[in-house]
Amino acid sequence: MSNKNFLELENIHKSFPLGGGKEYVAVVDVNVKIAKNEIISIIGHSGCGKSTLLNMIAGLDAQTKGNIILNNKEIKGPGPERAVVFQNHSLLPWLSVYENIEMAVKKVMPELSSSELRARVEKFVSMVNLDHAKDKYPGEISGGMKQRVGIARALSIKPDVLLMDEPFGALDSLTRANLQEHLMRIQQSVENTVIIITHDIDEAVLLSDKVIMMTNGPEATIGEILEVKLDRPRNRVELQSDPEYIRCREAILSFLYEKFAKDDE
Ligand SMILES: Nc1ncnc2c1ncn2[C@@H]1O[C@H](COP(=O)(O)OP(=O)(O)OP(=O)(O)O)[C@@H](O)[C@H]1O
Repeated sequence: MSNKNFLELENIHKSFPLGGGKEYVAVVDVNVKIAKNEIISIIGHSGCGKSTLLNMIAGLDAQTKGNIILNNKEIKGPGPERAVVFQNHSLLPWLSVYENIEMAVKKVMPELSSSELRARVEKFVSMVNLDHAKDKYPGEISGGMKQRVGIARALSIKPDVLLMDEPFGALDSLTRANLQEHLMRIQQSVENTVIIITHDIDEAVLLSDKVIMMTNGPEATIGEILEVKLDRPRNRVELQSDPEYIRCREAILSFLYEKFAKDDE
């Protein structure tokens, strides 16, 4: 396997049964090859099948037709090599920040000694700058902090692929910017493949190596794949006047609001 074909989606179709013998054909003919360590965004209007695709890669739902191959193995269900972060963090409220991460590490790496376990949990607590809050409970921290715990927990199990379904969608714009910075910094040190669903054009360009743009459903598919040729680390302020940044933004705007405009949003 070359690193370029680390994750392959081949002829993916997904339909949902609607009762009465009818079905809703959500996505068709999705073909894409994703390289190791790439950051990919999926963008498209509401209902175009973004979460459906992500859930199939996560192994939480099965495609109707086609294959999803990760590192030469077909995906047939969930596995620890893929971690998911959802919009609404799914932390256990009765466990502290530290314990939420510890539980995930214990489950996936039962062979660790207690000192190795502690070192690993502390490393990921620090990675998202939450040392000061490690003994707090989810009810005692802000939404942005909860989402940072969710990211730390996902990364602590050393997934090959981090799947994020609108991870910053519920946050205010300053907190969102702060988390985007965290994600970019962490990804440079952790080096895994990241697939992130977003509705935010600036977020897609800032974070991604490639942006997958979906056509509208039913029978949605990949319309275009945009390559973002911006060096890293990226600085959001400097990017505003960068011709490549402006080109990418315009390409996505034109795709979403001219080629595949949708009036019911
Ligand atoms: N279990 C289901 N049964 C029937 N239809 C479904 C089911 N799950 C999803 N769909 C339909 O499939 C389409 C794609 O849904 P999906 O949630 O993947 O879209 P999305 O692009 O993630 O949307 P949004 O941006 O609003 O979150 C939608 O029309 C949705 O109604």
